[in-house]
Amino acid sequence: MGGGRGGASMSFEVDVTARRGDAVVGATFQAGEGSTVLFGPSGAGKTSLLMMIAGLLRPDTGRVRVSGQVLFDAARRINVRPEDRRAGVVFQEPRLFPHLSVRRNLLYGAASAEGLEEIATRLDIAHLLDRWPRTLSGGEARRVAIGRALLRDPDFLLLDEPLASLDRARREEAMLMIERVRDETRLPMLIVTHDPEEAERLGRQIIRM
Ligand SMILES: Nc1ncnc2c1ncn2[C@@H]1O[C@H](COP(=O)(O)OP(=O)(O)OP(=O)(O)O)[C@@H](O)[C@H]1O
Repeated sequence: MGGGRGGASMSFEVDVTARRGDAVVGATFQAGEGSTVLFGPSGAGKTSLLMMIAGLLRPDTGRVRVSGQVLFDAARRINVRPEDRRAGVVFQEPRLFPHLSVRRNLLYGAASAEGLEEIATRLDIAHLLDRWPRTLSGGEARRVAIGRALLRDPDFLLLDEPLASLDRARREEAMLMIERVRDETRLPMLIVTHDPEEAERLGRQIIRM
């Protein structure tokens, strides 16, 4: 393998395993530019894999590189701390802080307030900035979580089932929004889903687990 940088056009280069209870989960794949969908049945280890890439779960073996940069390498004892990986992570549950307004949730961990208006407009949440998380719909809360991830000025995005538990109309809306984020930011994106239609539409490349 050699040096620290991979092919310039590789976004994710992943080869990891981790023990989870009685199971061993992991995956080996390389993804090119654009968005990549991780597709697989419940329990396949998709969430665990995202956590390993984000640095929130330590793999037992293997390597993780994103855009050519080594984030984890068991053999070389490299394990970049999660806060230094510059990942924008959106979990299945939006995990907003209940005691902070939407605006302060968005700015949590942000480098600066610059970009707030633009991102809020792009995600159609500008009218929600002074609301409390408990007053948001599922789709709105998810858009806020995505906005928060973007405001951290991430190098890449990890989205865990961003459309789960939305009704049909909201799903279409959220799908369009993700496509827009994908096309406008051009950040490497890894999107977990177990919905074939969603996988087909959002992923330039589909990794089956
Ligand atoms: N904290 C844990 N302790 C023990 N086992 C775990 C833990 N978390 C996950 N597992 C197990 O690891 C495996 C992978 O779980 P994971 O959540 O990564 O799968 P998934 O593909 O994201 O599933 P889903 O689509 O249902 O969210 C499952 O067998 C699960 O039971």
